[in-house]
Amino acid sequence: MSELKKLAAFACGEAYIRNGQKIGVGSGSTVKYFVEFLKERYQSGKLKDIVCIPTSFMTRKWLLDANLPVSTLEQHYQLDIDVDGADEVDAKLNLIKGGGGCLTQEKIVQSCAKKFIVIADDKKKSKQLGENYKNIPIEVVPAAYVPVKKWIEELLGLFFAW
Ligand SMILES: O=C[C@H](O)[C@H](O)[C@H](O)COP(=O)(O)O
Repeated sequence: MSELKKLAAFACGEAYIRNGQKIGVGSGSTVKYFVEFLKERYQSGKLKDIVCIPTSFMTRKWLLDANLPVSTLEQHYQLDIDVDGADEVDAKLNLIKGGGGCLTQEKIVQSCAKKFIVIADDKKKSKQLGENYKNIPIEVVPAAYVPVKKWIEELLGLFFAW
C-alpha cells in the first residue's frame, strides 16, 4: 500500500512540479511521499527556487525536517499549485477529504492555488462516495459545534457518535 502511495506521489511530482513554483503541500501519508519527492529533487539541485506552503502542522514539520523552503499565505497567497491526498475518489473525481483532520486549512491553501492536484492510489477509487470511506469529515469552529451538530442531526437525520 505504501509502495502505491509512493509511486503515485513521485509520478505526480514528475508530472507537475517545476522550478520556481510556489507549492501548497497537503496533508496525510500520501503527501509525506510527495515531500520525499521534493526533498530528493531539491537536495540534488534538480529542483530550484520553490516555496512550500503547508496545510497542517505535521506537514510543516516534514518540510522543515527535509530542509525545504517553507512559508505561509501571509508571505505568498498566490500559489502555482497545491498538491494533496484524498480519502476516497469517485468516477467523476468527487472527493472525500479531511479524514486526517486538516480539512479547513487544506481548503484555504487550495483556494489560493491556480492548479489543484490530488494524489490518490488505486485503493481510494470507488463508484460512489461512501463505498469505502464511511465517514464524512467536517471541521467546525469550537464556538459553533453545538448548533452545527443540531443542524446536521435535524436537517440530515444523521447522528454523531459522541
Ligand atoms: O486531512 C487529511 C487529508 O485530507 C488527507 O489528504 C487524506 O486524509 C488522505 O490521507 P492519506 O494520504 O493518509 O490516505
